[in-house]
Amino acid sequence: MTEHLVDPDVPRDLHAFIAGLPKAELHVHHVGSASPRIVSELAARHADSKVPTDPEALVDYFTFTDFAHFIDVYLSVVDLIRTPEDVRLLTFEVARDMARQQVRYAELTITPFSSTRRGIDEAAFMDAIEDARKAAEAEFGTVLRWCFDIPGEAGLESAEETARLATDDRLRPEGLVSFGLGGPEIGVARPQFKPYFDRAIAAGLHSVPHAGETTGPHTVWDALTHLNAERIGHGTSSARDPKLLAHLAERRIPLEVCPTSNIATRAVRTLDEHPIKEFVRAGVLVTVNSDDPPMFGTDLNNEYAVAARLLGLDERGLADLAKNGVEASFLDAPGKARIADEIDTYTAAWLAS
Ligand SMILES: O=C(O)c1cccc(C(=O)CC[C@H]2O[C@@H](n3cnc4c(=O)[nH]cnc43)[C@H](O)[C@@H]2O)c1
Ligand SMILES: [Zn+2]
Repeated sequence: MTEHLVDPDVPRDLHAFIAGLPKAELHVHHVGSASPRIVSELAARHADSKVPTDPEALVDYFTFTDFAHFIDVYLSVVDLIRTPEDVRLLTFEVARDMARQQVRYAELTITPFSSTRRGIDEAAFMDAIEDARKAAEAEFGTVLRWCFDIPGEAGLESAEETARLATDDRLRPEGLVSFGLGGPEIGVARPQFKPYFDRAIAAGLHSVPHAGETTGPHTVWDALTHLNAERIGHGTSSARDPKLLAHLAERRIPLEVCPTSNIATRAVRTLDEHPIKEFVRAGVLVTVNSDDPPMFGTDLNNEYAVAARLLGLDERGLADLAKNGVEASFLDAPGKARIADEIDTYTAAWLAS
């Protein structure tokens, strides 16, 4: 973790413990994971872009007034990804940044529609992400899997295209495990996407829509009822509905909580007002994730430190949180057991030292 991300309210040795803790990341966007180093390299390749090439200037560029502003900036970075080689570079370098944080497994949300509509050949796109996935696993040991998401605001044309890319046997990449829905929620009702989720689920994919990030608990209910959500992206507003919390807890439907993201997009006013504590108190399976880490000035280790402070966790509590991420993942049982064992071994050695 870089020095500027050290939370002064979390003891130094807990930061060190988090830095070495094996982790799974379940809610993190492909383009949103591009570090200033990667963005400046892509911006330099495509000089007509308005995105700054200077990593220092990117800090200001990545300061958002609200969710709509965030999406505008996000799409300007999407515009930098124009060739299969850009896709491969981004994917491989994102895996490198994950490996540095001891991320053993990540489900990376990719929006293939944004690339294919910008003219990248669909087969070349799939080859680029798969090539990067295999190279990253061989070089860093980090296992990547994909979630293809519909960019909600781009409408049903994007839903159709995403469902096609996710279910066509000639295109569908080996690493694809789930199907999502992202972008703004206001004015983008979840039920209209039911036919596309039905197709993805019939093709064996898991359902993981964003819901309750920028709208109320009814959106989470819609995601459960109409999209058969198995996990909820954010689900922040669930805290306002005790029946919903009880339902999530009883059905073991995990929330992919991304605390710093919720502050950066102004979905929640301050970290101290974040409802993560209410989720835990209600017995919901909480996972902690980074969403769009460099854009929100964070990384997964920092999100664990934030969670430690908000939930009052010690090393054992953090290890349990990391195991929640493994349990809620779409890894197979031996894969889950391997990372969970690694977490236990690491924690026992740390506590014995
Ligand atoms: O690519 C396009 O041309 C396009 C046109 C119209 C709308 C869109 C989008 O809505 C893209 C949104 C895109 O944003 C991603 N994302 C990243 N972080 C978050 C988040 O915290 N909450 C929701 N969405 C997020 C997501 O992957 C969407 O696909 C694109
Ligand atoms: Zn997200």
